[in-house]
Amino acid sequence: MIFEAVSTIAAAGLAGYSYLKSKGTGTSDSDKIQKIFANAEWQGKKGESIRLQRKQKFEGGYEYVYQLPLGFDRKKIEEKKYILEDGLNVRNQSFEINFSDLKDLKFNKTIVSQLKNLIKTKRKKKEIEVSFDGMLKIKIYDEPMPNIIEWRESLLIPNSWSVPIGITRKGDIVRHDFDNSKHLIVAGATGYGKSVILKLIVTTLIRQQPETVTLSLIDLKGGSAFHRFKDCKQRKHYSRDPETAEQVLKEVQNKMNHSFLKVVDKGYEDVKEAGIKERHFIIIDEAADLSDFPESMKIITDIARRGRSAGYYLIFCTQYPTAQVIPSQTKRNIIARLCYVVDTETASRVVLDEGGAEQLHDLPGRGIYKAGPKRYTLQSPFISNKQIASIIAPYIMENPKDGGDGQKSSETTKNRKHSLILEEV
Ligand SMILES: Nc1ncnc2c1ncn2[C@@H]1O[C@H](COP(=O)(O)OP(=O)(O)OP(=O)(O)O)[C@@H](O)[C@H]1O
Repeated sequence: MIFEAVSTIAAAGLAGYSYLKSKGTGTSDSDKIQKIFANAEWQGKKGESIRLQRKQKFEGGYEYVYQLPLGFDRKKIEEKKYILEDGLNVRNQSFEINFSDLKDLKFNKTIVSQLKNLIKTKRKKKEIEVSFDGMLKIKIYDEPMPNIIEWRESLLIPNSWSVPIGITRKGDIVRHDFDNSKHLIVAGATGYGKSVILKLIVTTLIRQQPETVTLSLIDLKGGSAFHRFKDCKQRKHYSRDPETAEQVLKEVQNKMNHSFLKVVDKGYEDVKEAGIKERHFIIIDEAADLSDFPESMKIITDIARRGRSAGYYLIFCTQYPTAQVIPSQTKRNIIARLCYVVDTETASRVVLDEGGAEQLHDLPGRGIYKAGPKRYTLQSPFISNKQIASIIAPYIMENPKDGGDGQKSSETTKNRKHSLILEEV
């Protein structure tokens, strides 16, 4: 049985609604776009409006391409994209409910709230992406991306160095394969999922390669991201402040030099070709805290440059994507980038070499992954601390080396200027 539930409740926010209502809602998305532009007074200097050049279907939605009036300030749209999105979601809503949706309903006194929940789930919100390349391009997607994707065991590929970092709108799993694109930059504004993805990566590596992975964890956010891994047998170094981080980096560089010579002197291109199974990951959460430590930054650049052959892979994470924090030499050697929501197009460009991350949906875990010509908008899986604890439990040592601290306990924090020091309880 299929029946149609019709609701006149606008799914949009009030902002978009008010930009539509003065002229009535249009019937098609292109009508709506024109009306929203007119009502928001997004026009040229003499009141000229945008002109639709073409509308084209792509898998998952439609793209509208407009010619902008001369002298049009595109910042107006970039800063207020929500008006467009809200306006496009003002509509009489129509959606299908079928048998499989109804079979779980319980016919008791909660039936009304169950139905309300069902309708809420079924009501789809259109998502849009806006870009400019001389023309204004508005992509309207048929289906919203899920707000949360729970981590699950089936995302893993045992014995590989490939880590799941997101799911695309089409449902494809995007993986970062460290044996192909060795290093990774992770960036994004505060609270958009950087630490969660780092924890997911570390957990995945321990799970998939428990005997061959070595971890040097530099957690300059005071330990909130990595402290749970400090007693794992795979953990080699653990540092929570820039001074000990520098020591750690020096030790890692020494070891890397040995490994590098072993591989290169024997004529191999990298550890994979040399048949060496071990890989060493240097993971830095909040690399901005090292930007005033030139020696550390030099070593990071060296790891980014030579580590690929030696099996020393760098994950460089920051919430301050500026040219000072991500030096161009480091960036040049790290092709793969994962960028969550950032504040400005400039920040997006520093990370991805293009805008776009400032336009992402305002959701934790929503990001853009770019590795050479590959580029995906994705939602990263969410792994809970409880899931992490149960996965790493078999690898926790009762008497960890260096008491599990991995650093001198009296290290000062005087040079840490970007981060709060927080201990997670
Ligand atoms: N992939 C995700 N899916 C859904 N929710 C997420 C995801 N990642 C993070 N979150 C939510 O966002 C919160 C903040 O995430 P996280 O601590 O990773 O942010 P962050 O970018 O590291 O922030 P900061 O730079 O301030 O430390 C998490 O506690 C969680 O509730």
